Amino acid sequence: MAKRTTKKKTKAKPKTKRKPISLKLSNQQKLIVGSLLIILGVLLFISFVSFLFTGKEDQSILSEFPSRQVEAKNWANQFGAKLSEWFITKGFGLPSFIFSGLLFLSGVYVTLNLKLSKLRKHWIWGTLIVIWLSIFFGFFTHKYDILGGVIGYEMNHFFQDYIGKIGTALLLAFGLIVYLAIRFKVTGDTFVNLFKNAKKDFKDDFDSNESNTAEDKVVPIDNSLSEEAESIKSAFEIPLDNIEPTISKHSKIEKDNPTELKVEPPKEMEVIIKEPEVEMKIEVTEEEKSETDNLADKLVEDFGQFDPTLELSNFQFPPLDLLKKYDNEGISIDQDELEENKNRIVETLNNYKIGITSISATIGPTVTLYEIVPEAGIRISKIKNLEDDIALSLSALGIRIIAPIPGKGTIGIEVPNKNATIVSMHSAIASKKFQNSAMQLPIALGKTISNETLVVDLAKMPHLLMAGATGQGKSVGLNAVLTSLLYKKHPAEVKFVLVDPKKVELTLFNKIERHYLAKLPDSEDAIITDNTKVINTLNSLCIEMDNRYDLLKNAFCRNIAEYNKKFKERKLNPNDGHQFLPYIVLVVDEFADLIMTAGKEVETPIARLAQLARAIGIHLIIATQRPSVNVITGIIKANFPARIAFRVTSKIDSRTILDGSGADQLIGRGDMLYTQGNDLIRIQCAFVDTPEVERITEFIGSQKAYPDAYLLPEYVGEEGGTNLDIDIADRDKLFKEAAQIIVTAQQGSASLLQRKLKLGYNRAGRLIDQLEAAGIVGGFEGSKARQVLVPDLIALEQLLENESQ
Ligand SMILES: Nc1ncnc2c1ncn2[C@@H]1O[C@H](COP(=O)(O)OP(=O)(O)OP(=O)(O)O)[C@@H](O)[C@H]1O
Repeated sequence: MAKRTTKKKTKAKPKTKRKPISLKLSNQQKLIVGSLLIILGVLLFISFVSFLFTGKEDQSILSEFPSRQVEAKNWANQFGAKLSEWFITKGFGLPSFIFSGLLFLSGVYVTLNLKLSKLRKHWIWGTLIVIWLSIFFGFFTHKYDILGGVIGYEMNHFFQDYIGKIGTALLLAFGLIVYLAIRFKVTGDTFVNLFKNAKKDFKDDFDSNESNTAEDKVVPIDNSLSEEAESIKSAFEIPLDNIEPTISKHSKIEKDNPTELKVEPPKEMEVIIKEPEVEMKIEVTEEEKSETDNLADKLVEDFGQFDPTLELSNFQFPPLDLLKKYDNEGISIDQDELEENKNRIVETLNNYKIGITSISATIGPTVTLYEIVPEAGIRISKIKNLEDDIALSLSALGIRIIAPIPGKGTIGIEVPNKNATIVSMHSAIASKKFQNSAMQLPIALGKTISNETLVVDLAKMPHLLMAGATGQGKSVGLNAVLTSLLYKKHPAEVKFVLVDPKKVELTLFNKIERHYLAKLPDSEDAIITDNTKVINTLNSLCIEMDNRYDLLKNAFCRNIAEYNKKFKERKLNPNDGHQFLPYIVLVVDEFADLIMTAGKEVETPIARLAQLARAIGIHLIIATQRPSVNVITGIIKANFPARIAFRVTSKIDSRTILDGSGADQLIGRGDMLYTQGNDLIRIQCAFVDTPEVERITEFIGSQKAYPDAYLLPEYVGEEGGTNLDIDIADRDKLFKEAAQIIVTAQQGSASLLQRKLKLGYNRAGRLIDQLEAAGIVGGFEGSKARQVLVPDLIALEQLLENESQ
């Protein structure tokens, strides 16, 4: 057992990811390669320049290369003479100078770490220019010479043989046009404007010349407005003679029909303001990008965006046919049933002197909603009070009256259908709403009363509380939530922490441990069934939360979505600990059990996570059978605005979950009420059976997985140990209270303390150790309770007093 001393939190080491082999150069290597290129460029340039003067002299000795006895006149000796011969004489002629420039430029680009894609462009265009110039020069020469080189001369001949001299000249002109159009975006308009400007300049020059020569000429002031100004002026002028008939027309309408107020602005009064056509130039200056942004852009350009799914790039999402289709899925309308229910509702209300003006029905999968509009003057509370009477007259369970339906102004009466239909998970997952949803964590909950699939975003909830009596559909609901996420999210994007004190409900998910589950580093099973481990896991999640907040803070992001986006755009350096963060969904199947055994030790981290974890992508789903106030405490309720209530047995339970009644009137088998803080929506939960879940987990489990489950940070908790705390100052605050309980009961057991003081196992164990050190209880005796060494409370009081002296 780990040594119990001081509380110690260990931060998770950022996981080291294996780096892909890269051909990228380090900065030092770049400097070396870059400077070599620059030197080569300079050397080539010197050789070429020198060749212009010494080329002829070196001609005779070219054949003797490479001999050490021979000395060339070229400033770069044999090397320069030979290279110049290749490039200029036998190559492209004088345009070859461009190559020396390109080499030099390449060196600069590599050394300064500039965008290589731009350099590539320079090389392509540079080479094209060299070829064009070489042919161009070749056009004018009639022998091999250094103007166009052998290539220029030969290519000219080649073209002239086929298309003649004129054809070659036109081809060169065409090449030039293509270059100008692509490189400098020159268009036909450019030439027209060029021509116009030239004409205007010429005219201006001519006019100013004229006015300068006639200095004494008086310039007349032009009183007449320009054409444009005239049109604006006339637009503002309202023709007065048009207004009178309009007014009289309106007064006539008022006389004829005083209630009808139809205001229509007279057409004649429309004022059209014409904006003078002024050409506005808006200069858009590009915002200076930071250095990291530039680097990120470059990385994205070179390698594309970071893909978190790359490690399991062949992962296949489970196909739809793993889910079962049901025969009785479609809604069948039983006209007789509808008519019968309608008549009974109208009759019952009539018996209580409640008249209605209209009634309509919406048939859902489990219940039908009858919407009634009562006659004027009828009190809504009167109808609400008749809930039981209507249920009696319809002889049906699960009638719920919604008075009034929010936003509709009608009163709703929900009556269960005689034959409920199953909403299959298949239909929910296959629905367009789910398939096309762009939510972060989409969940297909089931179908509403109007038969629409309800898809909600867990990331927006941001936590979910699920309650309902046993056998009403909680486990199915949890499976529906998990299945939805499995159908939509890649293993790299979401991880589950599953807590299953019942030990049977979530075991199927073991198969996807290395794909989707998260666990503590030292634990064997990813699914947590042991309550002591839950405490460690929750605390570990709190550490993960703190770590994530640090990462977000350093990345200047407000939430996980922003952070992951930045990471994908390679704006965050993995060497600084940054990594792609998957969403973490914590599912606790039986929360009541946990609170009963571990009390505050569970409630505190849960409340902390619920309050703070939404922004960093940790979401909680908590299910409980016992929705009593000591399980769903105020602090938990306050942080779980999204709630699902399956059928419960009492109004009080319903109130605990939903802050109102309703859950007690449900009919079970997946019939549920969902709220995200405001309205209650009645939903038939999508049904997913155990064999379906098994098929899905098997399908995923059989695919290539990560080497291990997602590891949560290590948490060294307050383990119960064997070392005794001798120091009185280090004693637990509840020490005295615990001693009194033990002495009163004369039973030295940790579980007694757990029950009486509502403590977790660890703390109770530690208290027992302290009691042992103080001589109040005896030593550890295996499965038997420890012996209590103090006979009564008076003796205890004395013992404690003596101790403190
Ligand atoms: N959405 C649903 N549609 C149809 N039938 C359902 C639905 N949900 C549950 N049922 C039926 O109710 C039974 C009990 O459901 P479930 O096991 O989910 O209950 P539970 O609330 O988890 O119970 P417990 O708390 O005892 O585990 C299921 O076996 C199934 O027959």
